[in-house]
Amino acid sequence: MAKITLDNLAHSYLKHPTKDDDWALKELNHDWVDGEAYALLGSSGCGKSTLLNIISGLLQPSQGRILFDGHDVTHAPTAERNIAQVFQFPVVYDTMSVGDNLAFPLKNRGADPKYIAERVNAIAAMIGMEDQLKRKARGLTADAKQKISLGRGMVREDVNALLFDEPLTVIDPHMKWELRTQLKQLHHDFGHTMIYVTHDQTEALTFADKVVVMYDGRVVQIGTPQELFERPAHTFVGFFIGSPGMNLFDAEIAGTNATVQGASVPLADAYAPVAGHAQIGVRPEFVRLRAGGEGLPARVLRVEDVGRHKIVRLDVGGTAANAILDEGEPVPAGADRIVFEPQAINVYADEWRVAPERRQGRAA
Ligand SMILES: Nc1ncnc2c1ncn2[C@@H]1O[C@H](COP(=O)(O)OP(=O)(O)OP(=O)(O)O)[C@@H](O)[C@H]1O
Repeated sequence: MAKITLDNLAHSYLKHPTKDDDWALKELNHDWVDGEAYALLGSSGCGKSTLLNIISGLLQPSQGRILFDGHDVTHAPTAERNIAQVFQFPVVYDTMSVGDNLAFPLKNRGADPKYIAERVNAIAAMIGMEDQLKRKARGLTADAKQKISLGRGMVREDVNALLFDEPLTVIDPHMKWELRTQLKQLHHDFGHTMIYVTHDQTEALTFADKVVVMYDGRVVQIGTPQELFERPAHTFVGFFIGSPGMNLFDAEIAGTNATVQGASVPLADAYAPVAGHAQIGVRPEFVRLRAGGEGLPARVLRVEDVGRHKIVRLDVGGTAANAILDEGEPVPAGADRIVFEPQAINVYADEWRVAPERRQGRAA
């Protein structure tokens, strides 16, 4: 396994990029720590595949370097990078048996037959195809073929990194959960450096130690699932992660107080004057409904029962917002105000989170 360093990396598909928008991948410096499992998360077109293809060597970056354990591989072809890749759609050899497909990367490197047999059996068990090792791949469903692709990607233990590009797209929903769990277990057992591209937050949050969130060609936050939930560094992270995402309200910030639509919202910490477009962000889980009294005037539009909790859709002075209530928690009769848990409020200036100037009553 290897540490992967991105050094001033950037990419444009244009020959002569002039403006910010011309860059599919904006300048990025980052170390992918040896042995960690990362998810690369973002909506379609944000640059995930561009970054993954640069790491794998399918694409030469317009700017910057890529290092594996400090060794510059920017211009090294894919074959020399010693990585395993699994793509969105299956890549299998139809005329070979399932077992030979799985064994292929090991045979190619002249591994010992006994080791190959052991490894193929272990991987086949993982993807639930132990009883199909002898059958030809031709005629198998796309789902089964993709499981073979995943298995073949994971069969070698000595790769620098394992790269997955939306590998579960064609997999049946209930098998998706199982394979994701298996991948996580595999990471736990072997400690591969893994990078897993997805636009699905559930996939990212259940698979990864660290999630790298991309937006418009830029990495906007790298953090644990908990950090992304509690302290979204950019409003996009707040919106994209969570279901529904974080509520945002235009605000004026002064010390430990935010003023939203003329109402006072207490903050847990003190903030320096905010330059630019100031907003507060609060996740629906930390919005409470009240009838009268303190709080921000709000109108309940509808209540959606989604199993273990309820989503209350709100209109807050023309801004759409949401609250999440536990299954058994009633919407108070005559609810016309919302209040927030001060600790759960984040402050943003021009979309980026602002760190408090001073923590109130706790260690900084
Ligand atoms: N070969 C190419 N030539 C020109 N532009 C490209 C090329 N490949 C991607 N792009 C553009 O670069 C940007 C980033 O695309 P990229 O495929 O990396 O995004 P993505 O996040 O992987 O999206 P998706 O999930 O849809 O694959 C997009 O604006 C896309 O249109």
